[in-house]
Amino acid sequence: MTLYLDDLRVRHLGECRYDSPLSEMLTTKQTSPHYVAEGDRVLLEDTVSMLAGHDVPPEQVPSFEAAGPRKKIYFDPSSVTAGILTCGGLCPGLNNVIRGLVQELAVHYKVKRILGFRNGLRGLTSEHRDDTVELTPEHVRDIHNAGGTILGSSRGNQDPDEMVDSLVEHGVDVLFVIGGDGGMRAATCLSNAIEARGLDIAVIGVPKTIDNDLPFTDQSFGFQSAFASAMDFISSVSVEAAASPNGVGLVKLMGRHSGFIAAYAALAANGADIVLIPEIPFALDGPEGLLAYVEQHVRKKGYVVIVLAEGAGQDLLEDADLSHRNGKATDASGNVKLGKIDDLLKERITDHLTAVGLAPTMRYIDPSYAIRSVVANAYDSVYCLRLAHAAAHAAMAGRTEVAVARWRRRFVHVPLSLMTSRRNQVDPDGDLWMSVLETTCQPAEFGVQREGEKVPSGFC
Ligand SMILES: Nc1ncnc2c1ncn2[C@@H]1O[C@H](COP(=O)(O)OP(=O)(O)OP(=O)(O)O)[C@@H](O)[C@H]1O
Ligand SMILES: O=P(O)(O)OC[C@H]1O[C@](O)(CO)[C@@H](O)[C@@H]1O
Ligand SMILES: [Mg+2]
Repeated sequence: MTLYLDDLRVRHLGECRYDSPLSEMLTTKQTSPHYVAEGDRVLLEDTVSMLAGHDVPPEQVPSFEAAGPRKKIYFDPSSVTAGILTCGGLCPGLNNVIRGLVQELAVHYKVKRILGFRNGLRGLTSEHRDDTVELTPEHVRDIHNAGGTILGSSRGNQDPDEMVDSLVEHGVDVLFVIGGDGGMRAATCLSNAIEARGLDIAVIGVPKTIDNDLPFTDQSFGFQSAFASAMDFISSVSVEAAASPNGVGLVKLMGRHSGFIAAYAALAANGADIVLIPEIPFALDGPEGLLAYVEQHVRKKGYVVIVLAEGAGQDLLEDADLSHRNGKATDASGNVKLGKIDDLLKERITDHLTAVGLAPTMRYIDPSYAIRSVVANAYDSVYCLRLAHAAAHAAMAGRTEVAVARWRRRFVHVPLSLMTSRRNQVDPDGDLWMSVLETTCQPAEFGVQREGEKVPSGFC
């Protein structure tokens, strides 16, 4: 995907005419390794060869608008009503972002009112629109000490016009949507409906997902806390497998289309022998297949530890015509419900090892919800707070249809259209996967890789 500077420009509601309450703090600021001045921009790409590939002057090279406070802002803070909602699956740090937004908007911008909409987009439907929470610094003081979200979350599409009616009814000027890829699509949809009605409401996305599958962000918040939690389950299963005759330790982790949690948790635990992710198809049978490799491992080492991302090997379920395990159904938001690859693996590994005289002891853990309901760790807590600050500044400066993200360690504004333009996936040719192969010593492929299934390398 070739991107040009114009693809990275963000929408403004209008001219910034009000002095920011933070303007004094900004008078002497200029770009440094630790700060990007408001007129400066952050490069999309970061290697000499990539930059050399653009035959344009430096100011035309693709770059993001820097996030952060502006000297002049669009909204008069004393008349602003802000709205906040969280949608999609849980993710560590949701409460931290809510808390950061409320503190920044209330304490520094001194906005008129902050409303929390309950249970995701459902909170904007006519049926639920009056069930709001008044958010004050006092109300959110301790919420970062708990996992989940004090606002609740949900899946399921809602009518955009009905949702805009709710914003109008509550006099919302700036709306913060904390969500994953679906949430960013919903925010885009809301922005479009707002624009079509000529309304002056800013919509800012704060990207979240434990899957880390959103593009144009170094890592999404909560991801680190989630994989740290997953690491403990890999360690447990390794201890169990090692202590059992022909032990097979199997941990299934979340990750619908992207295997980041599996890859990072396996690296962190540093005890996995095999990591299986959606991005890299594998064969079960044959001399190069997974089963032969598992057997070889059990024979040599006495046990094997496998980390499995839930979205891995979905094609095997289809090939085996296991339609009862691959319902092809979708959830309320339209996300495909995955087949149970863990069941297939348990069955096939047990059958294979038994047939070769190595009847296994299967030790299986599925910690799915346990890893995403944890409290944000120290790193994510800081990250969430800084994203919240960036989001508050973007909204007050009248940016809209934009997400705040950390890109190459700088905080930037990413147009929502880009956030939903592709999926961040583990690149089989990238250095993350290379580290996994170096650590596990597993082969690059189990069986022959099918043509056309290799994910294209990209920006992430
Ligand atoms: N194309 C779309 N247009 C409007 N709304 C959408 C769209 N896609 C998703 N949504 C809505 O956005 C909300 C969040 O989507 P979803 O349930 O897929 O979770 P998510 O934000 O992707 O988070 P995660 O993947 O981390 O669980 C849901 O209410 C969903 O209906
Ligand atoms: O909350 P639900 O609907 O069970 O969704 C689970 C899915 O949500 C995620 O945690 C985030 O999208 C996925 O990893 C997982 O497949
Ligand atoms: Mg999603």
